[in-house]
Amino acid sequence: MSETPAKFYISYNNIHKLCQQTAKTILDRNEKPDVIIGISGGGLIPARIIRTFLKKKGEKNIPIQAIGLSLYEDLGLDGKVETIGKEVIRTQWLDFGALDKHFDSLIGKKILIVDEVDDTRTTLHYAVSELEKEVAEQQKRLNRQNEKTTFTVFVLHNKDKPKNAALPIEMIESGHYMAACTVPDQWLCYPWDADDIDEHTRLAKLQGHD
Ligand SMILES: O=P(O)(O)OC[C@H]1O[C@H](OP(=O)(O)OP(=O)(O)O)[C@H](O)[C@@H]1O
Repeated sequence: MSETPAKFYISYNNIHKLCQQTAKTILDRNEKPDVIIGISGGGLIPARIIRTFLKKKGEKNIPIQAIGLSLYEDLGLDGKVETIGKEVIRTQWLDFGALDKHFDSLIGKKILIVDEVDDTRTTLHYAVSELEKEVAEQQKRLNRQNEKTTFTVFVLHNKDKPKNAALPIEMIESGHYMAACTVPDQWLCYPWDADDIDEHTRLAKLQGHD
């Protein structure tokens, strides 16, 4: 009989502080992003919180864009072998329509991609590779290859486990992959899923994640 996996409770306070700490590291490196891209749904709350701490007094808010990515179980047949994997479905993508004129693309920008958890890395791999591909195509089309675009990934939690997909090696080596916490491969309980937020917060405090 398999054991019930241990649950790891995380409070809103804890999330707030993780965003604040990460923002400080980003600002200390002088790498304030030009745009934040939250991966919907779990990336939206940390994206909004970190924006507060990335904003300097008197400056404009950093725009937040949302992209919708969902994982679904693919139970298809690959040749004759049955495969069980996870596929990413794109439900929403960037829209610069209502932004300033200079925000016509991501070319030359510092971009912060935010999600709550890096589990198998499938979603982040998809987001980074699709965004990089899009920028490269636009640069070619507009003849703007000399502009440097920087992608940084921020997650609250990285599960310490073998990943199904990779992020660019230079992103990891240059410190542009930022996980506020690396945690064991446990069941992470985020506060937005709690039926009883008081009990949830109590458990998070007991575990020291408050
Ligand atoms: O590292 P991975 O294995 O790709 O898993 C991480 C993704 O899984 C969750 O998304 P989900 O599709 O469950 O939707 P949600 O964000 O709307 O909860 C989470 O928000 C991440 O985006």
